[in-house]
Amino acid sequence: MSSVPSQHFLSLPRPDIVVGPPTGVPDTSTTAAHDFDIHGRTGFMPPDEPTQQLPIEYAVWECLLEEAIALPLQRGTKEDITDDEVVANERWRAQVREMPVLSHELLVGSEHLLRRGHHTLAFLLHFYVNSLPPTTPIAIPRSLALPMLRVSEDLQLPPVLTYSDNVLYNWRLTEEPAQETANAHARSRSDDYNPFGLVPADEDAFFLSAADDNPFGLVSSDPIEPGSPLPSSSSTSVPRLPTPSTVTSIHTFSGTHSEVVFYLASQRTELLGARALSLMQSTLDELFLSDALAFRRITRYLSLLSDVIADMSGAIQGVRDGCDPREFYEEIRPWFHGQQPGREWVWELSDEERETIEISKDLKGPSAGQSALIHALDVFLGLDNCAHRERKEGSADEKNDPGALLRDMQKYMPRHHRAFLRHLSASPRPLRDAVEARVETVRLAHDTSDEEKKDAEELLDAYNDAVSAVKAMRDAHIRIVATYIIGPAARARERAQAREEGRVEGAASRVDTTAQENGKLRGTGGTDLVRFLKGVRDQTARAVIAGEKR
Ligand code: HEM
Repeated sequence: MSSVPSQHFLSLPRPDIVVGPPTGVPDTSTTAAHDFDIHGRTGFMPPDEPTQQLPIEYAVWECLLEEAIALPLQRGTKEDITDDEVVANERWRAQVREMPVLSHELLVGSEHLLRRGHHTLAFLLHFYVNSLPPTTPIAIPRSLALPMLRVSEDLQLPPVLTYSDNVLYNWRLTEEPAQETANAHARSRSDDYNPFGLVPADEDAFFLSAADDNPFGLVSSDPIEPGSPLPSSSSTSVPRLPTPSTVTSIHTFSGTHSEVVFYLASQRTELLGARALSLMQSTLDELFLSDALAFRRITRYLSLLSDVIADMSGAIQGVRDGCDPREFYEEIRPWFHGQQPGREWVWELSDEERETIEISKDLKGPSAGQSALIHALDVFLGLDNCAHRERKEGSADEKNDPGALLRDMQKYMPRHHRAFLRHLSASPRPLRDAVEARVETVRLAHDTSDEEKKDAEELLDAYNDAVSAVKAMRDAHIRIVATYIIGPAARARERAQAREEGRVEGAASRVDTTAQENGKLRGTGGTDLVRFLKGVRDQTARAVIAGEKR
């Protein structure tokens, strides 16, 4: 699809997209209240295929992107780059410099077109800066700089490649799975989708309202009734929703299957996460009641949530199924680098433009740390007070504080998702406090029945199990980082050293030092990655509520 219909909520004019809503107030500028651009079945991924082509007026952007992929353009840090490749890189960059400076005004008013504009320009930008020889100063030509800055301003996103560009809005549907598989999938999804399929049907206390298919009261563009099965391939009247088995990437930098699998791991995690959002909503609804029955339901939701988190962990580990670690480290990851310390990006603008456009100095590359889904889990479970917490009040070591680094990543999320996290953080009844309070109340009351004691124990266990599931997910993620970054980085260092000592023949060493600072490995999100990831994981582990409370 090239654009959304004019009456679609994303096409409606927005009153003030630059200023945005006040803190803690949902962005109601695109639709009715509670629009966080989250879908009941696809979570933070949109339910419709992202726009795959800009209007014809922007063909030059699309063509140059296709050309960079087809060449393929080579990274400037490639160890054995040939003279021909250097020339081809420069020729492509010359074409970018010679592009007309296009106004982005035809995209304004359409969220989908603006997203596609950001995606296309961000890919061009990263191809441009990361194909430059490593010692060349980085000057971004006005033909690329101006539209990128304008589109970013409208979307309230930084002018750099974000997780939304290469994961959330970088997919299309694959061919329909075989009929039988499609139907089987639809059946299992709709069963999965109703958390109440797992509790006695006649227990009306466990009734799941239609709202459970619509987390946080979102207005959705999905014409499918809540709870109905997904459409089969014979259905032409309703659009197909993306599922973990029917999405693939639109664009990659390297043209490798590994890169598709890398994005797919995140896309699948996001799609599975839609169920987590639904369970969160049901839990928050019950917290309003906070009676004995409500807590029994919450226990049930939390244990289902643990299963969903385990599924998400499986999806993250799915990266091992087809993404080659060497290819990832050497051929894919270098394209993600944003602005590196000591190598500032200079945006070529007129004096007037320079005065009116504010450009952040802090332009980090994309990271799944920008996934609103994992942040939402942290906030919901109250791990943000543990996992996102600053080390010390006024800590001077802010740079290494996992909490501050995670919060910093929220600047790179789509603004509706940021608003959602603010909304969730502002919940008047935080789950963790409620669980602690309930367990304490039951423990201290003189007339507590055995059943109430058992319920309280189960509630505490269910909460702690969900926290442990997040911790296990982070453990698995750290093992992935060891396979895909720490191991290949050590091997690259050994190779470089061997070359310097003349032990190995080969081209002059061009080891990618951009990913390191003071000998520490940096994530594309700019963190001292080992310290950061272990810090977040350990703080998650500390969130388990101690047993003696019982
Ligand atoms: C080859 C696969 C992956 C690698 C090498 C990798 C690497 C990293 C690195 C280095 C960081 C530190 C932040 C930074 O970029 O500076 C990070 C953070 C993070 N990544 Fe990944 N990642 C991978 C896959 C995934 C997937 C599939 C997900 C799920 C959506 C994910 C979720 C996260 C989250 C949530 C964080 C923030 C830290 C946390 O909350 O624990 N990663 N990742």
